[in-house]
Amino acid sequence: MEKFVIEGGHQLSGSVTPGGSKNEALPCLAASLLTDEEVTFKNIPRINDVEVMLQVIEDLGGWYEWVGDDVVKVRTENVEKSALDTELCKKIRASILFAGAMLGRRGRCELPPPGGDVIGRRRLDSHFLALESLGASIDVGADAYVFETNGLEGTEIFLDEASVTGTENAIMAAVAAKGKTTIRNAACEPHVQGLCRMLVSMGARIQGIGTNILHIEGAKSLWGCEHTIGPDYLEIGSFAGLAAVTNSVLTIKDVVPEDLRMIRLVFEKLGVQTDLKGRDLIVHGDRELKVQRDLHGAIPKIDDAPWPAFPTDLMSIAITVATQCDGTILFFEKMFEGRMFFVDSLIGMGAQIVFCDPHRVVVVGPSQLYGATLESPDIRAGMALLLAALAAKGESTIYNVRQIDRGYANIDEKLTAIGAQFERLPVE
Ligand SMILES: CC(=O)N[C@H]1[C@@H](OP(=O)(O)OP(=O)(O)OC[C@H]2O[C@@H](n3ccc(=O)[nH]c3=O)[C@H](O)[C@@H]2O)O[C@H](CO)[C@@H](O)[C@@H]1O
Ligand SMILES: C=C(OP(=O)(O)O)C(=O)O
Repeated sequence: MEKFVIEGGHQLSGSVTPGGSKNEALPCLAASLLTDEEVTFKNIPRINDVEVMLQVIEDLGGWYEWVGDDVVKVRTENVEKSALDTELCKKIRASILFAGAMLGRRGRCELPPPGGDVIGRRRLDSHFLALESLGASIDVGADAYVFETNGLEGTEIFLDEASVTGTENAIMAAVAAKGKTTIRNAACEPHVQGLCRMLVSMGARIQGIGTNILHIEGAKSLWGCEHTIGPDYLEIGSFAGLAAVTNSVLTIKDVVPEDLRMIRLVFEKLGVQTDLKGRDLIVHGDRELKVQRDLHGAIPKIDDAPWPAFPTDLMSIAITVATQCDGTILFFEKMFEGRMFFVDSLIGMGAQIVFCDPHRVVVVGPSQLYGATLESPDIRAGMALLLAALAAKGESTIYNVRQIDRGYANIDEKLTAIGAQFERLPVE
């Protein structure tokens, strides 16, 4: 167990390069089960969730080797088992991603209920709907879900919601199915696109990548590939928020500008100006941060929704930024029931926030934040509290930093390089 002890109130400067996207790496690792050949992942973040996915693959009979700081090779030709390890699966939400790939590979998967962030109910209904449509039977037991099929068949799927991992499971099963599949109301986040690009480079035929209608022609066998994981736009959004709350100018290197359209628009609403110079994003946190009112002076609103809308995983960061902006703004978290509770910690640090209900808060800024003792409830709220602590006057301690580490590789080095004052210490 570790904690961060942070001395807040310092301006930061310099540049930071985001790591590869966790949410792209996880389904891509599962997809390596769809071929007998070697798959090499580049720019893959060496975080706990990735290590756990690799351990699950190893436990199933697969092989992996880290051949660089962010390069790993995976081979799964010897996978014979179809029951996944309970303890490993409980550690991460993404273990559910093995369902589609294992059905495609082995026709069977025994999957203990997945773990993951505690940010509200995490429904799996869309996964089940999609996999059943493709010809799987699913037995919901007390200790595990058992997915089985005598052969997956292409079909028409209309997802009941644009679930990210639900879509990814459906895609992985569909590329292994016989015939054509159409997935409508598909999620199309950059990480879903990344998975599709990897599968295409393995020989899969997928059309409509980046839209909410995917046409997939099942391929008999897929070959190995080298896949580079895209930069994590959630990490980029987090660093943009960090620049804003610490009045700093930061350059975020090697971004994918098209992935940042809505994120930049939302930051603009909060008065945070950003510029693109080629593939670098410059965040002008040193300029006046003033909430931009809607037409006729109306109080603006920031809400989340599936891509290309504002990502739910950046809501906690945006709320924290708003505490440092001049004006009033409503945040409406539509996707998770538990994500907003962390604002209690911000209120304790001096923020002026009205907690309307589990989905809505009103932030009135700017407020001077003061150092406090904090606990990281989930990856994104943990990062948001780290931002608040770096903005605050005085010292803060954040416990449960394991949660922050889940989503941000090498966070200590990256923050220290731009001047953040903090230490990682063991919890006695
Ligand atoms: C490993 C991974 O990739 N995890 C991400 C993935 O989780 P995950 O795939 O588990 O999340 P889902 O997309 O299934 O759903 C997230 C939440 O949004 C709700 N929902 C979803 C779609 C929709 O059209 N309407 C709606 O209300 C769901 O009911 C659920 O409460 O996507 C989430 C939503 O971007 C992110 O927070 C997670 O970081
Ligand atoms: C909620 C998240 O992750 P997971 O779905 O893996 O719990 C996240 O990345 O913010």
